[in-house]
Amino acid sequence: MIEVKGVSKEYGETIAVNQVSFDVKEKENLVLLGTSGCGKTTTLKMINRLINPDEGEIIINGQSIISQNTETLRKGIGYVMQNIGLFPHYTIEENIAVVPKLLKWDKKKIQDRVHELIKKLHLPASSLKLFPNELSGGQQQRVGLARALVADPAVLLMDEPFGALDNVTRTSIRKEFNDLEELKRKTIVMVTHDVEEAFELGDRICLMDKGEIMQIGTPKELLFYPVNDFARKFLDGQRLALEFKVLTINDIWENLPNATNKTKEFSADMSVWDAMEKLRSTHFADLAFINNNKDCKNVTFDDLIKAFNQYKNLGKHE
Ligand SMILES: Nc1ncnc2c1ncn2[C@@H]1O[C@H](COP(=O)(O)OP(=O)(O)OP(=O)(O)O)[C@@H](O)[C@H]1O
Repeated sequence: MIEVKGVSKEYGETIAVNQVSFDVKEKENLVLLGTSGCGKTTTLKMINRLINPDEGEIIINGQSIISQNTETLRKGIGYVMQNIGLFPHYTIEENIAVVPKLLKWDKKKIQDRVHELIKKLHLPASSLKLFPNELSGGQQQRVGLARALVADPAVLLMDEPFGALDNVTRTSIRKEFNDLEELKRKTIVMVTHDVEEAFELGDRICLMDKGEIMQIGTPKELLFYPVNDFARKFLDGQRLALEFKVLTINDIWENLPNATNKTKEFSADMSVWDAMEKLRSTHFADLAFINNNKDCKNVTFDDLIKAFNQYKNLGKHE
């Protein structure tokens, strides 16, 4: 779907992006992760030609982006800006309707789509006539997302989409984001410096440092198969929590006791972390899990920890 091939960008002495190459598959969410100044935003902005590379090529759906008219290209790519970037003198409705107006949709179609989106994004209808500064940060963030989604583009670029929010709001919006059907149909490239966010939302993560890619892989690959010291150290502070979140009951299946009762069955796709959360919040002594072969396991909190440690000690990931 998106192919980035040997792309570089320099600003005077600064090499912002150096020979970066990656592919994004259709309907995949690729997260660009790295510390401040490592070239994430520059890379993202080259995909919709807000920045032109000095070298290299970017291809979307088999067509080089420089062979396309910039306006046509951008109409097919939703863009969620860093720091939200709503127009302060436009109402919320006007902010969301910017692209449909450019596309010359009729009034009724715009109105229907705007209403559909604010419902999906849990914004009150009364907010439509308000201005951005009359909304909370979380609500503004949702408007930014609605604006990017309104014309149903196949590609979505998101630059720190939750960056302006406090931690609590950030976590809850992220959960909603993960559940939003409309986003599941999109090919997404997202920038963040937040490791937890990258692991929660990314199908694959592209870890960058000083304008270069250090590693691209699934969250599991980055955690268990770091390719260099940088990749290893980058995750060290959060490694244990990430491991609990990335491993599923399926991964540790053979280390868990067999079922004695089959009530309260959950899917074995659940992460070990979520299973621990469920046990804690429901106060059930155990949970029953079922896998694709319809085998069943009964699992207590202690079983989870034991099976998780066994998985790691046995080097099951190697
Ligand atoms: N317009 C510009 N002029 C000069 N230098 C720039 C410009 N844009 C970016 N840079 C430099 O290029 C490098 C990469 O910047 P970029 O914004 O891509 O990083 P980033 O990883 O997105 O950082 P952040 O997370 O802080 O936004 C930085 O050293 C930055 O200072």
